[in-house]
Amino acid sequence: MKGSKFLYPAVLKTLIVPPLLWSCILVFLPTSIGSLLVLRALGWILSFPVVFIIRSHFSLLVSTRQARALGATDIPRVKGRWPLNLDILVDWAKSGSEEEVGRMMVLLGRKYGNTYNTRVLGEDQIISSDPNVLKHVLLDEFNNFVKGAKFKERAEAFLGDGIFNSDGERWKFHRSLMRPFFHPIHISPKNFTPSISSYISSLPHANSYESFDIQAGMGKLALEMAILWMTGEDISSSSDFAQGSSEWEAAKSNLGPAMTQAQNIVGKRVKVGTVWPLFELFHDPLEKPMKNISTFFRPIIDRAMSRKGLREDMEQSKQDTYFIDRLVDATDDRKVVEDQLINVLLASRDTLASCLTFCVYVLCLHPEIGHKLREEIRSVAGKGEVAKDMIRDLRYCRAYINEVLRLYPPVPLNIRRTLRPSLLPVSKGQSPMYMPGNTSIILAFILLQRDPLIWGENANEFQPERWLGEGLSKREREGFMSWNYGPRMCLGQPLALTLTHIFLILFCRHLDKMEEQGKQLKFAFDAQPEGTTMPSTWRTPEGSDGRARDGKDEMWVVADVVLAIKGGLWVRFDDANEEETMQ
Ligand code: HEM
Repeated sequence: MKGSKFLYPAVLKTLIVPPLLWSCILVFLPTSIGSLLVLRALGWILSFPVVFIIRSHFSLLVSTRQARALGATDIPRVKGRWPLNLDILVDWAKSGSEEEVGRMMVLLGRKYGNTYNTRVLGEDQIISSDPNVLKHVLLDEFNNFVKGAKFKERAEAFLGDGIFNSDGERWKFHRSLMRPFFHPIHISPKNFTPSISSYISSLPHANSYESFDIQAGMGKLALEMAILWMTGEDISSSSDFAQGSSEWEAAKSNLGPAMTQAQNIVGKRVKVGTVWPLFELFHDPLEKPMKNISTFFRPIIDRAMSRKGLREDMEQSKQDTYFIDRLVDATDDRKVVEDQLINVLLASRDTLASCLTFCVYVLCLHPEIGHKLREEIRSVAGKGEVAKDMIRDLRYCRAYINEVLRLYPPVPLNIRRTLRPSLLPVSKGQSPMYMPGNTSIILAFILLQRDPLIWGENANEFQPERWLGEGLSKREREGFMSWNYGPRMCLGQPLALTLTHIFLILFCRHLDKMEEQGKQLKFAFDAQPEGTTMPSTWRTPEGSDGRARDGKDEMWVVADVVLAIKGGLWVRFDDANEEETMQ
């Protein structure tokens, strides 16, 4: 049975051992008491919570003793209102939305410091936004903090044995195979301008007042650009090689939703935990989306396999080499090639879409900063084909993108699991904190990157200038982890940055054209789907209570797997002089 590796031991521990223990106790009870049916039944029922609580207290005791033996302290434990911190679980479940979880993290952080243990239902769950702890996890003790076998098992049917889903030697193999191809020499801006230009020209024209959802548009664009970079296929136009295959055309148009569906299923398994296989006893929810994804990639892999021989001719090899070509050079195993393509698509699509969405969001939120950005783009990259040296000279633009990534990191939280116990660093002069083996830690990049102790009192302000001039201090540099940190840092950074620059250049040129016609890009609050407008009480530092960048945001930012705007980012080209009306 799938998922049995962790499910069977868990069932044994929680459902079989307690009644077994109770049966053993019954043997020693006098027969007169032991034969009482009510007592036997009551003991049987109570055996589950009693064994659970004893086990939980015992593990706590062991952990505290080990900490003392190593001269360390326990990680501060959250004291919930209910036994086993059940209230925290209920609050998380009740909130039903990840932005509430984010707020809870802020509030708990204020009370317990920037590293704490929520320990719900007797299971340690560490959360940290301390830069030293994050560096320790992602760099200093890299080999001890892994993605882990549990994650691998839950994501296997989706990600197979890809870079995202592996640790240790297997991960090293994937990383060294892929790294050369992520080098900037393999990124040519002119390959991507047609897709971006075609998106921009599809936007409503100046006098239509039609609202449109930037977030949805960016999702589609990011998917197109990732496929283009990986395989050379332009999925925005009809393909020559699979024309006539309606099955492939259907798989192509459903690729984005199929990826999202597969990601959600894995996300649900992670949330449900060890018992996830019990929810999938009679059906495999991944079957349909995975069939769609495989149908899409099959002819593309066939084509790469067939040109493999041809590329021995050097001319051909220079012209036609894409990421997929490097993969088929390295292996004849189609499954391995497909796994890698899916992994890179997962890594690139939503993150890039999130980054582009928030770049546009800030243009609407802070028009005065937008003007500065457009001024630089006008003077450095005002017209002509976008080229690499143009991008290199856009210093304010790079600072703008960095500041977007600081305040709105596309991956707001990361997670790792210990193989062995670890001593987490704390400030000088204090004892380290003891983290047991086989325990998860959530790395809260979004809190780290908004922390006033690192970024100063204006941490929540959008200020590209902090990246210019002298640049960041060492403390700030170590407090920026949007690309992850250490050996597992994002491989796609050069590509993502190039694409974001190209997008901003072309988009700002379009904004200039619109301005000539008296139009400005503005939030379309009225178009936001029902229930997704940010509550008006969050518009002040007091009312926001740790949310909405202390009341500076105007859209409801949600931190699911990637950072997004609830209901989409709805905007329109409106009269430049009209005041926006808030909902
Ligand atoms: C703004 C956009 C992006 C951001 C903020 C971002 C951020 C990240 C982060 C935080 C990780 C670490 C994930 C983890 O530890 O589980 C990561 C890994 C990765 N990213 Fe990106 N990413 C972006 C775009 C891209 C793109 C466009 C590609 C590929 C074309 C890409 C390829 C990868 C790969 C292959 C990994 C796995 C690295 C490894 O495990 O060794 N990323 N990225």
